[in-house]
Amino acid sequence: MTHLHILRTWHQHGWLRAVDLSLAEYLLDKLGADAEAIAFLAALTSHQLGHGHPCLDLASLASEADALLQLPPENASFESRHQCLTATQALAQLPSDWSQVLPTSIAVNQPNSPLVLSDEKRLYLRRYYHYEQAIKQDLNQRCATQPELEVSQLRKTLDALFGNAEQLSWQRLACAMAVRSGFTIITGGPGTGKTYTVVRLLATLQHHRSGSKPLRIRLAAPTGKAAARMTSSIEGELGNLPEQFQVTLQQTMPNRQAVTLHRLLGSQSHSREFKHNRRNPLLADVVIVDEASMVDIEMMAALTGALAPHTQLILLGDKDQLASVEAGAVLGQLCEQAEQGHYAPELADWLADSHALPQLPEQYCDSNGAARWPYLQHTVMLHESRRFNAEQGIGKLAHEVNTQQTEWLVDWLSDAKRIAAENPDFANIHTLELTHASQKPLRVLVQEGYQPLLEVLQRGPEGAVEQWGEQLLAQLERFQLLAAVRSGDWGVEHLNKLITQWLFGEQVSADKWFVGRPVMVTQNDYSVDLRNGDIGLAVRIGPAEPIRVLFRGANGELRWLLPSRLAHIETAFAMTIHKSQGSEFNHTVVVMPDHDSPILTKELLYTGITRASEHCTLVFKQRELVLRATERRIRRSGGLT
Ligand SMILES: Nc1ncnc2c1ncn2[C@@H]1O[C@H](COP(=O)(O)OP(=O)(O)OP(=O)(O)O)[C@@H](O)[C@H]1O
Repeated sequence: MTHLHILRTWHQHGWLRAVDLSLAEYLLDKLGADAEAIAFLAALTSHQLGHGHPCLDLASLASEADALLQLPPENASFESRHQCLTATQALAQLPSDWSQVLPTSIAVNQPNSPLVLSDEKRLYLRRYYHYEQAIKQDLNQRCATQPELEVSQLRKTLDALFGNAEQLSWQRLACAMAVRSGFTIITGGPGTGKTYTVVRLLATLQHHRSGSKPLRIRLAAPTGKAAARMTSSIEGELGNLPEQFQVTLQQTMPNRQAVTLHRLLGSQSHSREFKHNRRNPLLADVVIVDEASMVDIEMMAALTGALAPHTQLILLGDKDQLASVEAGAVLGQLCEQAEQGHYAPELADWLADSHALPQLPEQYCDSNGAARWPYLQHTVMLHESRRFNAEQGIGKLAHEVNTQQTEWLVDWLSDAKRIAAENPDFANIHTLELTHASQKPLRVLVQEGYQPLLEVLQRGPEGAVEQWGEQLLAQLERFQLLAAVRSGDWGVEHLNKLITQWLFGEQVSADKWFVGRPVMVTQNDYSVDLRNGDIGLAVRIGPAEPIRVLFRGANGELRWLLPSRLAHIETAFAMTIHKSQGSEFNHTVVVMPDHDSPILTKELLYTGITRASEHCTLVFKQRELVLRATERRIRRSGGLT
């Protein structure tokens, strides 16, 4: 069987995208039949892009091809498994020296060749190699730049904002670090005080600017929803600042509205190019990006490329969450080892000497830090959650999953009710062990969860449409099912069908329009100014009115769109955990599938659990799968560090 045949069979069975196969066909056509190994590896590199990896990791390909490539995929049918070779079997049919032919091919590492081999370890499609190189260059330049700030009185400001410096405060350290260079990452789990820190950082930057003009600070996030959350969290936190700094920020930053990255950079319809780029950089002294774990490599390259050399970039996010669905876990790669600090001794001394902090404990210092972990010298991880206690409820569950400690989980999964009854600290985390997704306990949970939303819907606007719209959107954030997978009995598609029937009866179809249908936008649609991931609700303002879909606009306003204007949407009673990133729900129900798969990882579970602000329910058929997911980590391919 030729490798082209293998690729075609994979494509026929939905294991490989058309674009991956086309690349192989194109290369074979250009290079001739002897280039089959190259064409095959190019198709795999393209396939990896579809799985979020900007490159093909050749060492892992040789040692664990099936897991790396997810071939067979998680939802492969019995028939397709019978017809298709696995990745390992396909690879075994390549000549044994396949890794040696790469550097000699004219398709690799030549001017404008489609493929780039880096360090003999990673194979890229050229465009993605360039994104990575551009990000590295831009960040390195920014790391070496000192912001124009007058920092002689810094200690006084930090004392006023964070209290005195006798104890180690990571938040204070983050603020001190951000005045030192043009690039800073502040990472931490939910409620660790990223917004708290950033508001104090804004005050510090404006207070210590060297000129008399206010700094031009822009706030952005990858999705409309995340931007709206950033705006409201910053507004909320502003009120907790000492008055003098509140006044500073009110005067110097009258517009504190966060926008989407697309809007910040100026997206243009029908083009990958943004209005702001190297030739036309953004007019900003500081750019702060929230939920940066969701920023993919292409967008990050566009962002860093659109910043003027003096513009300071600050990324906020939770490195332990899932990365973007698009290729490139940029934040995760830049600061994967941030727990340990790895600070160079000179940096630790600077922090102590600048009177910002007491000496850092030994465990966070690393004499090789500057050479081995350059971006960690610009990174601070906030360790302590102020919202969740790591020993209680959601905080405990998230912590145990994130640190892959299964001992407590085994106990909790087998008897969550007893644990909650014995200790009220665990009363907000629940388990539902079912043999079928359609079972009554899940139905009851869903009906109770959606009851308040349905009541507001049925009541109607009663003459106050805007107020009603606000209530509906608030209710939509109260309860949400998150599924780990799309297909199968426990996947998003089936759950949406079930929930539609449970709430609205057998005659209502989940993919048609009906009042009460929550929908998610699945692709950016500039014609209606909606972004991938935006969530809306189908409503009727009055009996004679048509159905409209209620969304929150990019500036926080309510929008009532006719369904005919929405091209890419799907029902969202249940959504994938991937799609839920950047959102938070009072009660989050995480649904595990009934079979194991490489996509079930601790990052997936952690992201699902940390979407919950008050209650989290874990629904599963087999405890064993929850434990296996906790033990599995996402592999991040890429050469950023
Ligand atoms: N040092 C602190 N002292 C007192 N309160 C704090 C401190 N740090 C954070 N908080 C409070 O803890 C809560 C959570 O903080 P914050 O919203 O900044 O966290 P976050 O990391 O931005 O959360 P999320 O991941 O949800 O965006 C807020 O109410 C904030 O005011």
